[in-house]
Amino acid sequence: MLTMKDIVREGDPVLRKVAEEVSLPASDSDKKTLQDMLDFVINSQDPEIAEKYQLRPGVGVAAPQIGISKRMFAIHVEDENGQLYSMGLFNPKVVSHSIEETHLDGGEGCLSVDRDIPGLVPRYSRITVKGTNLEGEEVTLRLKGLVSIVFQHELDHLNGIMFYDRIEGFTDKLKKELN
Ligand SMILES: O=CN(O)C[C@@H](CC1CCCC1)C(=O)N1NCCC[C@H]1C(=O)Nc1ccccn1
Ligand code: NI
Repeated sequence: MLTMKDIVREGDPVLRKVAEEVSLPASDSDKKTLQDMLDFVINSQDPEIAEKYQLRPGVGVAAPQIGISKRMFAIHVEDENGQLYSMGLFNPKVVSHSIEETHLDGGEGCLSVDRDIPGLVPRYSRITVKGTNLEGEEVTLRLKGLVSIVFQHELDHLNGIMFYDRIEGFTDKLKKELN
């Protein structure tokens, strides 16, 4: 099973690479890896297992975070309406998104970042995502709210983007207003 020792921390170049597409149909090895990632996220939210194995609770994890530069991630999150999204996805991509933006009020964190970084992270309010799930089916998901934010955070990991890259510093905002 995956534990925190398998989680790569910021500074490791793998977190800044653009991950490679997974060749489909997925190999048994890639399927096992993605299943292990989904199990890790689910375990991290179970108080007993998280306590026993010292897991930091997470709602998602992307393959680069375990040192694998492949385009796949797992999420396990209940959205505002109590809808549970629990899946692994190969080669996810945003096919359309709203102009409107949103953010998590408390900002974001990351299992690969062992420090608190203040600031709001702008995300699209709504996105339509296509990908291939662990059963090998191509899925199209129309997402909004928390689960949409989670997907965008994970998708960024596949492109070497960290959440704090998107925090607009006050000076940037000031510069924009002055120009
Ligand atoms: O790439 C994947 N990661 O780095 C794990 C991250 C992914 C989330 C960060 C913001 C959107 C996706 C993660 O889950 N966390 N980050 C560290 C702190 C704890 C935890 C978290 O934000 N939990 C949470 C958030 C909202 C509602 C419920 N729980
Ligand atoms: Ni992260």
